[in-house]
Amino acid sequence: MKKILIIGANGFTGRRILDNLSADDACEVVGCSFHPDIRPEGNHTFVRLDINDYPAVEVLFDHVCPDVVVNCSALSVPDYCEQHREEAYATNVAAVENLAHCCEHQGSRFIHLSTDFVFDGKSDRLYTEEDLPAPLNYYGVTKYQGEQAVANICRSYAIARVVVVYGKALPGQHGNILQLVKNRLEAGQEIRVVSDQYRTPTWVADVADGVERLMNTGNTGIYHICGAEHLSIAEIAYRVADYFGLDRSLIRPVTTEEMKEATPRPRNSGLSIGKAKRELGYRPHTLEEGLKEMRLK
Ligand SMILES: NC(=O)C1=CN([C@@H]2O[C@H](COP(=O)(O)OP(=O)(O)OC[C@H]3O[C@@H](n4cnc5c(N)ncnc54)[C@H](OP(=O)(O)O)[C@@H]3O)[C@@H](O)[C@H]2O)C=CC1
Ligand SMILES: Cc1cn([C@H]2C[C@H](O)[C@@H](COP(=O)(O)OP(=O)(O)O[C@H]3O[C@@H](C)C(=O)[C@@H](O)[C@H]3O)O2)c(=O)[nH]c1=O
Repeated sequence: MKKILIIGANGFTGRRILDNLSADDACEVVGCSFHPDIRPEGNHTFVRLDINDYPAVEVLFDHVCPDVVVNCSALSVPDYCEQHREEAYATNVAAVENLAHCCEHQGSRFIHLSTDFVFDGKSDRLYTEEDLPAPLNYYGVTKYQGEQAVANICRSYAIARVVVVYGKALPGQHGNILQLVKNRLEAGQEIRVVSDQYRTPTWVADVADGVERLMNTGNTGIYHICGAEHLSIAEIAYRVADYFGLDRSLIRPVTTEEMKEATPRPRNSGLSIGKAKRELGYRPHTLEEGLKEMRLK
């Protein structure tokens, strides 16, 4: 029986990973998160924990003795990180460093989630794992520093960089831009979307699949786990409108300059999945396949 500890198990990706793995009889799954379990009826155990409380983290590791640790916890809102730098550093860097030490101490494999926001987005092609990060905002800085801590401390690790994760959120979880577009158009409201920020959006189920593949390989290093389609946010919004038969005239494409976002974001942070395809057999779904689950009420 493989013992798996999922940190950030109430989060959008963490819960999907937890649900998928706990359906597998070969896995014993423990989830932990800052707030109480958002869906306690699953086939898992749950521990409430602040990853900044190092003694409590140590007790948890000693109790669970995990074979694999999947870290999906983070302060993941770039605007918040920009304004709360100490807090962002504590959770996205220092606590990750501590988790990496705990994994080394226990002999656990560490799968850590990261982001396309480690890149500056100035490239005219998809980024590979060999490209050098140069984050534009403080969230990206902390995520890059977290990656470096994991790589420096752990012998058995994988860093999964994901991009604009979408799918159906549970009550209590944050949504995503695709869901926001759908909700706004269904309500007959306009939405402004950037036409010059390009991404490779990722269905949340593909993140879970990619993470499972990373758990089951001995490979160490960074892997880009995202969708294969490279689209602007405006193109994504039109695809959502067309898929759900909604009024595309409510979509207002604007430039990043016109959007006046509080936090700088990369223009083109699409990631290449060549390495994950070659080494893991990872094959993501298309955007339309991923959108299917958002039909469900
Ligand atoms: N969503 C996206 O589009 C993208 C996400 N990523 C990365 O993927 C990972 C997962 O993202 P996502 O699922 O969206 O994240 P969420 O924000 O949905 O979830 C993060 C979870 O972390 C938990 N958490 C935060 N602080 C603490 C703490 N101090 N102690 C314990 N738990 C804590 C929260 O717990 P609780 O809910 O219990 O408070 C929350 O459930 C992150 O590393 C993020 O940076 C990268 C690119 C895109
Ligand atoms: C809310 C909103 C966003 N956007 C754009 C901005 C951005 O390019 C994209 C997604 O915006 P969001 O604010 O949802 O998320 P944003 O903070 O840009 O997205 C990031 O989340 C963190 C966790 C990451 O690590 C990144 O990979 C990325 O997915 O959509 C619009 O065009 N219109 C809108 O109304």
